[in-house]
Amino acid sequence: METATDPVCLEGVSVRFGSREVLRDLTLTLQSRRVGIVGRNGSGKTTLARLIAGLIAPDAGRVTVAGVDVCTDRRAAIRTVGILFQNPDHQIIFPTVEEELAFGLRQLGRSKAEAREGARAMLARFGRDDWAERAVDGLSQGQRHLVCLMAVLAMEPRVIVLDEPFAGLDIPTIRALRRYLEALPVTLIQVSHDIAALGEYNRVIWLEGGKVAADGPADETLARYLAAMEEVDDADADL
Ligand SMILES: Nc1ncnc2c1ncn2[C@@H]1O[C@H](COP(=O)(O)OP(=O)(O)OP(=O)(O)O)[C@@H](O)[C@H]1O
Repeated sequence: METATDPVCLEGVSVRFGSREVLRDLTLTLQSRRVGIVGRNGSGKTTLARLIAGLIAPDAGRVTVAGVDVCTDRRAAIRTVGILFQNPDHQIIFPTVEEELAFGLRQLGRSKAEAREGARAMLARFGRDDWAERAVDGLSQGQRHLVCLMAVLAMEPRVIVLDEPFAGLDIPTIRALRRYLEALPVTLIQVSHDIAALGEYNRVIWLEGGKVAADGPADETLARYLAAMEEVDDADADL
């Protein structure tokens, strides 16, 4: 039996970019430990991920995570929800690994010494004590992903949003990162084009044109999504 987790609630949420409505009047409560989001290119998945993390504001409606309005209460939001982007270089700001990990902890109000200690403890947890002084630039793509994951985990969020976190990584690296993530006692919301990766999830949502096209157990939603994609003409690709 699945245990309930901190709810992510969207109430009548719309997002527009210019005149284009990218998410349209979405009302959703996500309360499963593992939620997948699928959909075609441009269907609004990344916009939804960024919205849940409080990185963009809705034009209408409200987004709360564990009761925190993630858009208006940024201080509470950063301790409640973390996000991992597809490209770690869009996330990493600091030249060394320790500085990157300590930054989030400083944002949470920890002293310099506490943040440094927290960063070192996280590195130790992943067996990467020797990375503290290393230049982020000198790490591989997979290693930079791990730095981002450690930076997010150091802040102990209750919900983690993953936006295509494994694209471009080799199979053992994906397996290792996935193993770390699966073991975490947090809610994971994962945007992915990798259908196989979402097969074990508790719930999968299919977004189409900024609205929910299907929502339910992974096998049901994914079967409907795959069947629909078989019908789509190549000329209809969103390029
Ligand atoms: N900052 C922005 N300014 C203008 N338009 C945007 C912006 N961000 C996204 N869009 C548009 O919103 C739509 C949805 O984009 P989004 O990135 O959420 O889709 P997606 O489902 O994640 O796509 P993909 O699978 O290709 O990553 C697209 O048409 C995109 O061009």
